[in-house]
Amino acid sequence: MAVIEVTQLRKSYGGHTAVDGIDLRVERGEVFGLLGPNGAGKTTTVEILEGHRRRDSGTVHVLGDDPGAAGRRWRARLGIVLQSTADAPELTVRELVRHVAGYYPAPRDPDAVIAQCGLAEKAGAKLRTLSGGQRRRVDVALGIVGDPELLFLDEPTTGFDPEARRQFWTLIRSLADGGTTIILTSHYLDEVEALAGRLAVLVGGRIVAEGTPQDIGGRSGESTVTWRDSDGPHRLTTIDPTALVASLSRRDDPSLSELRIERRSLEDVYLDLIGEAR
Ligand SMILES: Nc1ncnc2c1ncn2[C@@H]1O[C@H](COP(=O)(O)OP(=O)(O)OP(=O)(O)O)[C@@H](O)[C@H]1O
Repeated sequence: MAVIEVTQLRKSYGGHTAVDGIDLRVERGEVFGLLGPNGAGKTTTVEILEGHRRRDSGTVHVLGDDPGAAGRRWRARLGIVLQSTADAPELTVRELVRHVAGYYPAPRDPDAVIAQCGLAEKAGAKLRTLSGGQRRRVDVALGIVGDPELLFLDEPTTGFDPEARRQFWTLIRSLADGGTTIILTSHYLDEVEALAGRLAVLVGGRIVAEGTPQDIGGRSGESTVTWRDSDGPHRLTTIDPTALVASLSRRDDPSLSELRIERRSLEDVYLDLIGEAR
């Protein structure tokens, strides 16, 4: 059975439709990316899945239960890393992680989690003395200490330095390899590309594209070919760059220069998608 099954999910605030008929299915151990511009409906969707917001209509099953009606035992199977921290400035990292571990029936070892999140050296430090990126790592530690079956990560690496991001990616991959299902909301396209097996792009409360990063990023396998000749600079997007380059070279034009082929990134395709859908 799928970990998440959603059909025709809808939610409006007053007259404004935030989620407009979404279908989703996520299997155990998947890292599923949710992308979309500000206001697309990502948080609303995720909060409905977490049981923190009520839906207007549609069916939602998360770990076999309806989040709108599920209880504490169900909740203990989820891990949530929110965009902002609940602050406890005078506690140390270790105290807070141990405290939160106490809420779960079968938590992971707090010290191991602290180490996995790259915080071993800061375990005895008070939260108020941490940098922004270190606090964010604490958020991640709190999200995984309960050994969740399903982990929601909302912009998890905001404020991380590049090394911390790479460490975090390794951690996420190892959690997914261990069978944890992960819903990743991120504005960093490279992060989604690196981690997510599948992703959905949400615009205006609707899914406008869904598939693997390769399906979406390499959709149609388009490349952009740029070059310069006596008429000036040129730029063409094509599914067959080799044929274009061959035809350019057949012209035998001595002014031809700066010929370049760029494969379109997930980010290029994403920007087109959200532009088209608006
Ligand atoms: N509690 C609320 N009351 C009224 N409108 C809301 C509420 N929460 C969200 N909205 C509106 O619903 C739409 C979707 O918001 P949501 O927070 O789900 O977007 P998002 O994709 O998570 O955006 P972001 O990337 O900025 O976090 C927005 O237009 C937002 O203004």
